[in-house]
Amino acid sequence: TMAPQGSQAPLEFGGPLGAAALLLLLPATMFHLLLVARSGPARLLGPPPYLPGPEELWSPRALLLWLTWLSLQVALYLLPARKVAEGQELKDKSRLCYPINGFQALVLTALLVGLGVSVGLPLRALPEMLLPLAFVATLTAFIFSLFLYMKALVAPASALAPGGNSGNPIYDFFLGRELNPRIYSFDFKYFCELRPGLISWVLINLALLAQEAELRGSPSLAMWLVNGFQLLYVGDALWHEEAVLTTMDITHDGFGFMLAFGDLAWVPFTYSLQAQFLLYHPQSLGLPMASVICLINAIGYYIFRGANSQKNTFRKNPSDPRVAGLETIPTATGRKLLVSGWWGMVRHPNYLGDLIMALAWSLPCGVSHLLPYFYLLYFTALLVHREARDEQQCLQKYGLAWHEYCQRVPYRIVPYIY
Ligand SMILES: NC(=O)C1=CN([C@@H]2O[C@H](COP(=O)(O)OP(=O)(O)OC[C@H]3O[C@@H](n4cnc5c(N)ncnc54)[C@H](OP(=O)(O)O)[C@@H]3O)[C@@H](O)[C@H]2O)C=CC1
Ligand SMILES: CC(C)CCC[C@@H](C)[C@H]1CC=C2C3=C(CC[C@@]21C)[C@@]1(C)CC[C@H](O)C[C@@H]1CC3
Repeated sequence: TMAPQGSQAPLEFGGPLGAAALLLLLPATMFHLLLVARSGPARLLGPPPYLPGPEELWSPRALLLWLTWLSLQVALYLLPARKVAEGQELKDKSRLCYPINGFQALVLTALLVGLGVSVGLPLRALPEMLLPLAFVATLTAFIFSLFLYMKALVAPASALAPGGNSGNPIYDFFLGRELNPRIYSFDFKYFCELRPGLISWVLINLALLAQEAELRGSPSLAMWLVNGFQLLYVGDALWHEEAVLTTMDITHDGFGFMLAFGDLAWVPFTYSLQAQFLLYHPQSLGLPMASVICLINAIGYYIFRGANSQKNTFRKNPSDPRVAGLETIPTATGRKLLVSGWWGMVRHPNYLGDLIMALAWSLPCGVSHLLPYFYLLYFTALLVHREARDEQQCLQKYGLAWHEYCQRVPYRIVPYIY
């Protein structure tokens, strides 16, 4: 059967009006941040320093660079993988296969960029191209989402996501209609979720570091920390690429503008905000403060990785000796919920670790400006909203057992606070 319209799933993100607002607000925020980061006052709140004209946004060179980048990442995705993993079971009881070669793509990209730089590729020119690159990435996300929307019109009903099929075109365009859009075995959502965005994020960071070295003789300690912390985060995500197969983005959400724009434009151009800020607003950071910030990042990473690995190990094999001793609650589905270890501390310990790391990424930028703390603020809002969505889905999946879990572990993200 063909795709039905008007599914009864409750509307999220404020319905069609919220989706329409976000459709404009997200790109506007991204351009605001890009413009403000390079301006003298660097005021997060307040008007942008100026409005860029078309000649500043449109550049055929940026288009060419962006398309080359996407093609390179597609080519790396298609290379033989060290492993092919199966995704979660779908509505029709089948499972899709996914190549696990994201970390390999990161390493090969690094080698290619290193090779390019050694033969004169001007990495330092990238910071000057951020505005036209962000423009072309946004344009790509819009066009790509239109394609995805149309593709869903001819997809079978079983291929559609639970949300994103309300019948309202703006809402459905934003949320995404098809769960796992593919052409042959090429999975668009899985490809976009990690590679082009995360890898270009660290590449932009590196270019900002190189530009700082050119301008000031050597990169600042603050720039090194931001680069190091975020590279660790991206490397970790790609190393544990398989874990993305159980996230709600892959198992529940359709692929529409929200994820396409989020993955392709929002991640590289706003997650690199701290490094952008540091290039234009150098900060002096002493070794003692730098050590404290490293410690904060290490604590955050320890919680984040510990919690994610504990859950992944438990879901793969509950009798694995590393998790077999943990206390659990049985659920009607046959799956159990952990109630001790990291998942007995709060219901989303991984979010807590992630937020602590977000703080460590902003602190090297000092406390004179709010701008570098944008990521922390946005990310808190994103995770609070995401946690609420996940709770809703877990309540549906596990019913009474989930209530019991909430009683035994009353806090969501921060112990004794939230
Ligand atoms: N930097 C960024 O922009 C973003 C980062 N992230 C990070 O990505 C990672 C993945 O996050 P996310 O996709 O939200 O999902 P989570 O990894 O938090 O997974 C949630 C799922 O875990 C399972 N679960 C929940 N509680 C328990 C328990 N007590 N015992 C066993 N299983 C449990 C449930 O699924 P089930 O029972 O079906 O297994 C639930 O749906 C996180 O570390 C997050 O911080 C996420 C979004 C954006
Ligand atoms: C632009 C919107 C406000 C929302 C966009 C959301 C996306 C940017 C994020 C949705 C889920 C994400 C995940 C990650 C990055 C950000 C997006 C794509 C990770 C890959 C980050 C690294 C972690 O280790 C895993 C994350 C999975 C979810």
